[in-house]
Amino acid sequence: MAIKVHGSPVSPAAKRVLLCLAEKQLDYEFVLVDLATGQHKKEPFLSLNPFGQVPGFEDGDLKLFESRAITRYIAHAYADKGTPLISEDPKKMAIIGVWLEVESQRFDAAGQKLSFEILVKPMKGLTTDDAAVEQLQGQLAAVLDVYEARLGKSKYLGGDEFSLADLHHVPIIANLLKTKVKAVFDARPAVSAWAAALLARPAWLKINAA
Ligand SMILES: N[C@@H](CCC(=O)N[C@@H](CS)C(=O)NCC(=O)O)C(=O)O
Repeated sequence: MAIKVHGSPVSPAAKRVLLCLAEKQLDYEFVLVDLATGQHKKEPFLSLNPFGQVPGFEDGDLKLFESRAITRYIAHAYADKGTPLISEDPKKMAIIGVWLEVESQRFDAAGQKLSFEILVKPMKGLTTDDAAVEQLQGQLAAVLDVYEARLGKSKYLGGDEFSLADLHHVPIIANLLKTKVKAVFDARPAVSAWAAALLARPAWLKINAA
């Protein structure tokens, strides 16, 4: 099989790549990287990602890391397969590009840290920093206020079609909706409906059933 994803089933970044492959209806091999034993900090994984973080990705002789760079590659290389996640129209693609940046620079900046504080730390036996959670919830709420206005005008962030910009949010939204941060989403009707639609996508249900 040409495509290999090296990751952990608990990693939101790895799930971002798996979701993209599922949307594209592509077959792949999942290579488990055991984070508990630090496999990601040793060879051979470090040859795939010298920063020692999952996911790593291979498509034939192409080796990549950084989940968002991987999904962009998949969306371009397999543009004719499954769900179209990008647009050939330069203006439409520019708008999708804006929301791709917003996700990584603003949404993830708060969302990923919140997910770590509230979900990951307790699993590792570490203490959640309540002051940090409070501050991050405020930061996320300000981002979601902008999303609420945007989603009042278009069905998805990048336009009226689901795109890579929406897809990149899914794993962190899934984590946050299992926590008290769900209230921040519930307070915003358009955001809440958008998040529910993302989590109901057959591709997301498929990778979570696997
Ligand atoms: N920006 C990276 C983030 C990757 C990342 O944070 N991976 C986490 C799991 S979601 C990881 O490997 N954590 C273990 C560590 O950093 O030691 C991406 O999107 O691929």
